[in-house]
Amino acid sequence: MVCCGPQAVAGVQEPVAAPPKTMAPTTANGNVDPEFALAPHPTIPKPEGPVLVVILDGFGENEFKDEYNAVHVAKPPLVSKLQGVAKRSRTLRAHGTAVGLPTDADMGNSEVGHNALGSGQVVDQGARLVDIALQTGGIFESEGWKHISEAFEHNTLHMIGLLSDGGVHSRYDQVVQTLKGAVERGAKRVRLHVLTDGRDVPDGSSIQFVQQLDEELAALNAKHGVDCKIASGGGRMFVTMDRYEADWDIVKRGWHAHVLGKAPNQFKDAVTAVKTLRGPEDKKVSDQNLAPFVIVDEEGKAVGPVQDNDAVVLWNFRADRMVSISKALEWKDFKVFDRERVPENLKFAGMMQYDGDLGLPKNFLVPPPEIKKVSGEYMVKNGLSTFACSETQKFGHVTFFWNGNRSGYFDSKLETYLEIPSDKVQFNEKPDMKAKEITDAGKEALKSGKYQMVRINYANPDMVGHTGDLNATVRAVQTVDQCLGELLATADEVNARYLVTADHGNADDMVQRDKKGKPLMGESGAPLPLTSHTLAPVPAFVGGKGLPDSVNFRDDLPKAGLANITATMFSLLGLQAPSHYEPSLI
Ligand SMILES: O=C(O)[C@@H](CO)OP(=O)(O)O
Ligand SMILES: [Mn+2]
Ligand SMILES: [Mn+2]
Repeated sequence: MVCCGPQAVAGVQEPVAAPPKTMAPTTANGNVDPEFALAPHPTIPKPEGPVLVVILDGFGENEFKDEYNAVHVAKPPLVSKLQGVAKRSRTLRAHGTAVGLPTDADMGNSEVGHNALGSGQVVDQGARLVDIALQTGGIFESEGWKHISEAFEHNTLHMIGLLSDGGVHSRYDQVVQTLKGAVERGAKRVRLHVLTDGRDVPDGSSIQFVQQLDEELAALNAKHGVDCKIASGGGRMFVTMDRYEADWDIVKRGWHAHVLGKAPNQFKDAVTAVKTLRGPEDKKVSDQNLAPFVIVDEEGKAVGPVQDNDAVVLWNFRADRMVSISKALEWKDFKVFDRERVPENLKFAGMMQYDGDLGLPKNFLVPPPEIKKVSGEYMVKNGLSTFACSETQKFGHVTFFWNGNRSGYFDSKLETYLEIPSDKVQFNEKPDMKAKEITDAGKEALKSGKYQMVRINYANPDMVGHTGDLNATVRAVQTVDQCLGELLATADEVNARYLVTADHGNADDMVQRDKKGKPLMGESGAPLPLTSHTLAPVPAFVGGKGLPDSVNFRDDLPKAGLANITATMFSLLGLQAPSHYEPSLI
């Protein structure tokens, strides 16, 4: 168990130990800053015990209640019981415009979900901000663009990112528009380094995305007389896109393939690379986990290592899985692994700035969402203490995303962030993950009497759901249900009030379906697994011994979404939420 203190904020800390960081201290004389002071709730009294907030990551309430819905199959006894409590159970919208995404066809995800849960506000998220910047042309006027365009005439522009139309971390059409924008503005030589998905889109779809991109590049080369090629790649969960420093080897493989032009697998073209690395039909490697590869020329030389004076753009808009690779590309004194060769005078930019506190990367093409006055800041400025805990895979979700993509503490004296290290396995092999350890930590925090709020994220329904393994996901749901039961029992011992919800669906549908919802079968007759999140709403429950019987969900907010949770949390604390927050559900 990694404990407490700012040093525990993995993935967001310089490798060199930094002094504790306090982003927004309470006023020196101990009075509450009037701008942040919260009035007592008019009807709900202050609680005697703590408020427990639990996020069941990837636990949706899906309309398809059949053998492919792992939540339905698991029949979780506690959640089923909570669902039966009149006026204290409801669902919330967790996808599309309800969480700041471009359209209601966009599934929810952890970044936008936790941003909404922690900030009480619906703001335009990265996907939408990039759409707008491309529509207006603002992206091509940005300082970040000016920076990279210095390499257009005489050097190479490298573009690295997730290649799919999943819309969680990136979108194919945005990549193509950015690439065309570069060529139309003078880029002569472009190298693309593609990370295959199969997690936000069906497994196996990467071949089509790579084929489509190759065709796009051939057309651009013919039309403009330029030299654009795919240069390297690999599966997103094995190459480059690590998060929260869960496994730096993932980033190192990416550095080797994209920057150094070195990988154990070399191919003449990317379609052959993906087809070959997926392996034979009976033991296919999923797109998410493909080995790293580089594309080589007739002489066997890598076609696109990053050289001195080149430009690099990371095209993902979402932050968590771009922070580590950004550190490797930007930090001069980076020491986590031996980079072997560091290109000099690199013009590096992110699609967005991924960490505002670290100013990382320094250059970016589109300003990130502005998520201001989040609940964490109100908590500390009203002298309220918080314990937040998850395992590595979701640790930044309940801290960094919750706090509006801020990597430090608001006030380290009032906040404890505890990270339980995740296993380094594919999570269907260990579907219990670290739920037990998280539960123990949560129970201890509840009993300690030190915290007004205890905030927990259980990773299982999401992380196991992403493997597409139905049986393992059923087990994941059962584990979390049992752990939640233990946590709520302890909550009752200390007279707590609880709020249980989720950030988006995932485990609630494990099969691809046709437009009418009919499960799709593959050529072998087996169901085609769904590895992505879903569009399902998520459950919300309030209760606990400390909650007066008279406090129930309102019935006048049928369309409420995740952002309504934040004000609800303040209501449970006996406080009136800030007026710019979405209204409280109770
Ligand atoms: O694993 C991830 O990066 C995403 C899916 O792309 O999942 P989540 O939003 O739940 O973190
Ligand atoms: Mn999630
Ligand atoms: Mn997920």
